[in-house]
Amino acid sequence: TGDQWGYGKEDGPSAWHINYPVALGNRQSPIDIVPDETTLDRDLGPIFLDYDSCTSINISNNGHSVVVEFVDSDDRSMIRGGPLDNPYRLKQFHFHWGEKGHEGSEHTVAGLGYASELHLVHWNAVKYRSFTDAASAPDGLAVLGIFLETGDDHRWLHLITDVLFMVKYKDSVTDFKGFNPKCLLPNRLHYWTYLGSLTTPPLHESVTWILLKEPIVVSDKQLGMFRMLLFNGEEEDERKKMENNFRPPQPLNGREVRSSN
Ligand SMILES: NS(=O)(=O)c1nnc(N(Cc2cn(-c3ccccc3)nn2)Cc2cn([C@@H]3O[C@H](CO)[C@@H](O)[C@H](O)[C@H]3O)nn2)s1
Ligand SMILES: [Zn+2]
Repeated sequence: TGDQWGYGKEDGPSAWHINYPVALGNRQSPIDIVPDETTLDRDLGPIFLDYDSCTSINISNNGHSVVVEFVDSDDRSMIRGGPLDNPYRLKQFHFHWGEKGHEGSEHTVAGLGYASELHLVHWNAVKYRSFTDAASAPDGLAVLGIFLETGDDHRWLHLITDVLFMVKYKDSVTDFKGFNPKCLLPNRLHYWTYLGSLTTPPLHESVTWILLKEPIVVSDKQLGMFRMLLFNGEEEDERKKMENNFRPPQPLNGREVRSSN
């Protein structure tokens, strides 16, 4: 019962297909983006992010990542435009990262990884009644992916890293209100987009991926705060640092990756 998967040797990405056979499907994520092999699509319009700050609820450690949840019972925090036929509602965002000095993003660009990757998860509330219904539909989810590279301190990321000590252990949660994820966006919203999947079990092939080309910059120190989190719960003896919580790139299987201008 519950989540039996992880990122270790025994329960990691290479074993997920045992309990989640769709892991071997034909539209799995992440992928390696090869810019020269993407299709420039002039019909791809800009994306619009209408994020209203008073919809964040809490921040939690789900044993796989740190997650900020949003009110998704109304249309206050939405993504629209770009490849999307409907507006999609923001449900949560979370991060994937590596260990000190190594890569940690899920998508790679021309074979190169970034230090971390932020995912803002949205669902199609026009066509589906709930996230769970949307999560198993081919056009149910839209995930906005933002790469993080190391450099100077990010001026707003401290709002998240300052509270990570409150969610050190799996299944810990604390209030996190009034956070507007707009402060985590880069300057330009040029993007790549393709049809893929969730990158963690249940790996549903229900995601329209929108990956921003421009990374945001965070410091090594800020990223190091994420590695203070633990995969394990407070009651467990073994302490497992939360790091390398990323799935490696999956076969493209002939999928088209489109590029906005
Ligand atoms: N690397 S990424 O590609 O972006 C993501 N990878 N996984 C993500 N989530 C986890 C997830 C679970 N399910 C799912 C769908 C249908 C049946 C069972 C599980 N789909 N994705 C996103 C996510 C899901 N949730 C859970 O949604 C439930 C239904 O609303 C709710 O009861 C839980 O409390 C909440 O944890 N939260 N986030 S995203
Ligand atoms: Zn993710």
